[in-house]
Amino acid sequence: MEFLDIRVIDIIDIVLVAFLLYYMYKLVKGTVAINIFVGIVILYAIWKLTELLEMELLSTILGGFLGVGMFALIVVFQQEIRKFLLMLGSTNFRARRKFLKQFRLISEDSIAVTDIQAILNACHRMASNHLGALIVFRRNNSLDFVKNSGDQMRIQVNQPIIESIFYKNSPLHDGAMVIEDNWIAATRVILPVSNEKRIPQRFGLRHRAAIGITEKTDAVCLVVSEESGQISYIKEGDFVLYEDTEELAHKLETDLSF
Ligand SMILES: Nc1ncnc2c1ncn2[C@@H]1O[C@H](COP(=O)(O)OP(=O)(O)OP(=O)(O)O)[C@@H](O)[C@H]1O
Repeated sequence: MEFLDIRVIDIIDIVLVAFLLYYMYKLVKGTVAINIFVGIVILYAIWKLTELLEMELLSTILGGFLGVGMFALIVVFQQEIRKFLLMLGSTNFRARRKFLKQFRLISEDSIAVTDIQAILNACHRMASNHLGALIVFRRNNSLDFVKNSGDQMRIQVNQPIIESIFYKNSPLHDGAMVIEDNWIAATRVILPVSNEKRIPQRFGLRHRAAIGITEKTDAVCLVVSEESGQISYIKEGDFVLYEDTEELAHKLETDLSF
């Protein structure tokens, strides 16, 4: 039977579609786009069913709608498509750099391991003094599009420098700090603010900006609240819960080392 004649390439085809659907679902999960995504999947399933049952009229109408709908989808999912392409284009950036380092094509110190302890010590000191701070850690995706809004620099991460940057009267304290590998790469950076309705009212713009950048890129953020002195860890547009400093350090280490 021709129907059961499955080739290896068919299996690869199915696996790739499954991956594509999974990543699309991951991108839209938690946003309003998930409802649109589910709606489209249902519509597509009905269309295929009408085709199978040879319901000519309905399948022509649905087929035509889904055809034109492609353009509407590009507009509706503009943010998600952008994020997906960004993810695709910069995946395994670190792995590629490590690979190049082996052949000494890029310098050793340019991918030094982030001094997480120094950053967390600075955060704890700032938290106990009720000094607000917002630190963004670059992972795979480039943060150049936000770095341009602030002052670009290249200072090796160290505790007193981080504290003095976020010190209230410092000219650099406003906005976010971007950290790449073990370098403070920018300060006074303005981040995209999240419009997510689920964020509790008590969190203001600093937290919304951290959520915003982690929604749009794979960066992770540490936020020190000026008001409560609480340190929040934010990843993929959400607060990551942790028990104590060791657990936070471990999570950061894991997230920055892939
Ligand atoms: N879009 C943004 N990008 C980067 N930093 C921002 C942005 N918006 C606000 N901030 C920073 O957050 C500070 C204001 O924080 P706000 O009090 O609104 O936030 P919050 O989440 O309530 O934090 P806190 O608990 O520290 O008060 C600003 O002074 C600025 O430094």
